[in-house]
Amino acid sequence: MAVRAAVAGASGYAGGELLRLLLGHPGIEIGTLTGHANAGQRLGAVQPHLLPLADRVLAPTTADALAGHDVVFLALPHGESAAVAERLGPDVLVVDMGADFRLADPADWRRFYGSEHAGTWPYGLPELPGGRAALEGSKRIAVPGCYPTAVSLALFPAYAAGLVEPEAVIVAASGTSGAGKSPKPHLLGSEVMGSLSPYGVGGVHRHTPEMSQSLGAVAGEPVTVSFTPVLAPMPRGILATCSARARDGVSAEAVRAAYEKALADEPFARLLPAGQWPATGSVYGSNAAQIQVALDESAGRIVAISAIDNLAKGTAGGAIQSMNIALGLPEETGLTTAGVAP
Ligand SMILES: NC(=O)C1=CN([C@@H]2O[C@H](COP(=O)(O)OP(=O)(O)OC[C@H]3O[C@@H](n4cnc5c(N)ncnc54)[C@H](OP(=O)(O)O)[C@@H]3O)[C@@H](O)[C@H]2O)C=CC1
Ligand SMILES: CC(=O)N[C@@H](CCC(=O)OP(=O)(O)O)C(=O)O
Repeated sequence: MAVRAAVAGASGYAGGELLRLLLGHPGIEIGTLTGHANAGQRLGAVQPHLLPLADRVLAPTTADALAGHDVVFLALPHGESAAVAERLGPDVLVVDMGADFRLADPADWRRFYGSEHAGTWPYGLPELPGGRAALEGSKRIAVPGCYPTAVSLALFPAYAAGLVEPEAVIVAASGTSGAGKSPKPHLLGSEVMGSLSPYGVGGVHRHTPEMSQSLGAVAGEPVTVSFTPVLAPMPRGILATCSARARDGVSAEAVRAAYEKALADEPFARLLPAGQWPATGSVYGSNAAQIQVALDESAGRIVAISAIDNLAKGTAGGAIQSMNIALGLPEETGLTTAGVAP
């Protein structure tokens, strides 16, 4: 019997990508769709690329509208998920694509989000050590942020093998859809086109504690992260360049072997053949994370680079992958590593 899924925030970028992927998922029947300012509109008016659902009408985002489903996806702004989630019963699988339940430390939440912490749910990054076990049978999933997905996948093999010191320097470029659909002056076409610009510089981006949390759990000790995001003139994609100081005596062969071991059986996190480097154009629309690593011997640092589609593996695809595990479905159901190119 099909699993009935509702999507809150169906008028947004993350909700729209989720629906595109759910339409290709053989085990899912798409139920209620909700919006906020767009409630009452036809989905086709705000997501014209989702033709199979064009005549669905967006309901207001309330727990009552979302009741009666097996799975509820929340693709809402930060801080909006908790009030809805607490009114959905314990038997409903709730998958939050926002940040509300990702962080374990309430102090981190207050510092970076400036409000009261709602709680902590199992983290939806199955590739991390113990990641799948945490999701199996779970009724609550916190889908990671898009940058933390790219960064954690690039660096966890190095920390799992004890190859690097507990500090990482990360510069990651993102496409503009990462910022959502609502209008923002710095996202005007005339500001973004033909220009790369950093933002959230100096340790203030809210994804920094999430990266430290994931890498620290793998390393078994706190990991300091210096993270600089960069806005790139493209609609989708993240390219994360991550480096960490290599421990004494670490060789290029040991680095390669650690990454091959950690990623050997991963359906979506793929280590590229030596010499080939990830590119956002190669993962457009796909659930793949492409990863490559090198040892910079003169600087004494490991450099790991990953590319993901922020809307696919970075949120909607990652959400479906974790949902599949929680429901006991084959993990790859409805997902693909085939991208759209050129
Ligand atoms: N974009 C990305 O790459 C990623 C996004 N995410 C997360 O997914 C969530 C949605 O992001 P995204 O789709 O990009 O954002 P959008 O701005 O594109 O969409 C936001 C959605 O939330 C609805 N909404 C807006 N305000 C409220 C409110 N006060 N109460 C209830 N619903 C509201 C909007 O409805 P309406 O338009 O009808 O007003 C819309 O459906 C966020 O938490 C984001 O952090 C996570 C990883 C990656
Ligand atoms: C380009 C851009 O602005 N990106 C967003 C990341 C959005 C995202 O994935 O993260 P959350 O789910 O935590 O919102 C940002 O830097 O805030």
